[in-house]
Amino acid sequence: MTMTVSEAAIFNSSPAILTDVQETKIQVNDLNLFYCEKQALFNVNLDIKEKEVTALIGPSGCGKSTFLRTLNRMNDLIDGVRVIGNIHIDGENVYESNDVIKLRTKVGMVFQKSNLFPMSIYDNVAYGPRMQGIKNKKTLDGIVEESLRGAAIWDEVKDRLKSSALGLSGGQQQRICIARAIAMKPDVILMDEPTSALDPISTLKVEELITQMKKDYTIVIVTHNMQQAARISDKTAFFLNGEVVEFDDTNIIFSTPKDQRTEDYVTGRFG
Ligand SMILES: Nc1ncnc2c1ncn2[C@@H]1O[C@H](COP(=O)(O)OP(=O)(O)OP(=O)(O)O)[C@@H](O)[C@H]1O
Repeated sequence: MTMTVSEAAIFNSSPAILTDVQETKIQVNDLNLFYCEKQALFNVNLDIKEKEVTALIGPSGCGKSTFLRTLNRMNDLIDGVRVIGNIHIDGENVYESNDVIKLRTKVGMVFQKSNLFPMSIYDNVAYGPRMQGIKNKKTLDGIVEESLRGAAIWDEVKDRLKSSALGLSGGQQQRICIARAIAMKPDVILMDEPTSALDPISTLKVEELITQMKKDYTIVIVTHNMQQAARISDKTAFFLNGEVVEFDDTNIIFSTPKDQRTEDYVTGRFG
């Protein structure tokens, strides 16, 4: 098909067309999760596309973090959790695998608050690769630099790699956490409210970073910030009481949602 320049511009400016060509990275089918007797997720079905940003929104306690944690089996660490249903990543059933370490290498995670270790910037980023058995200094130097560049913080810290990571600002620490996730060479990065503790300028930097990162990674992010979801995500899932009420292109969720409850939430009528 030959397109004129203006047709190409229209094509390129339409995320709805572009996103439909992305491959499915994570397929979630009829997922239910119980904390002992209490059911927290109800029949969740989602198709998360490769190299897109998928935002999970919804009021407090609706199950966003619980759902996020099912994707790399972080809920396994909580007593009494029972998961029914299927999650396939690259076609592999996450809950049938015996190798949870491999899963968590492939599916990295960044938390709400920086959880850096009280050690140098370098050692924080090199920690995971060292745990994987990489000892060669040159190799580690390369991974640390590449990861810090990938997290858009290399220029800010390259002259102080041996200083404590805890001496950095909150926004910088959060980008070091992202570098630490990148150092494990994941395919997918899960982010649980990564900017909720940050000031507006640091938030913007992390948002810009997420937008850049989606060329290399599939990103799933929980956020309470509607503008953030609208700014950075391709797809949005609206959760309510443990169910996905609506899942669609972000521009549809925020402009012409199909469900009244979604509209009420995104326009600030509740939550
Ligand atoms: N470890 C746990 N044990 C028991 N119940 C839990 C546990 N973690 C979460 N829950 C419950 O599961 C439900 C979903 O919680 P979850 O933290 O996933 O919601 P959320 O949408 O991420 O909330 P928030 O936006 O406030 O972080 C809530 O009712 C919560 O109380």
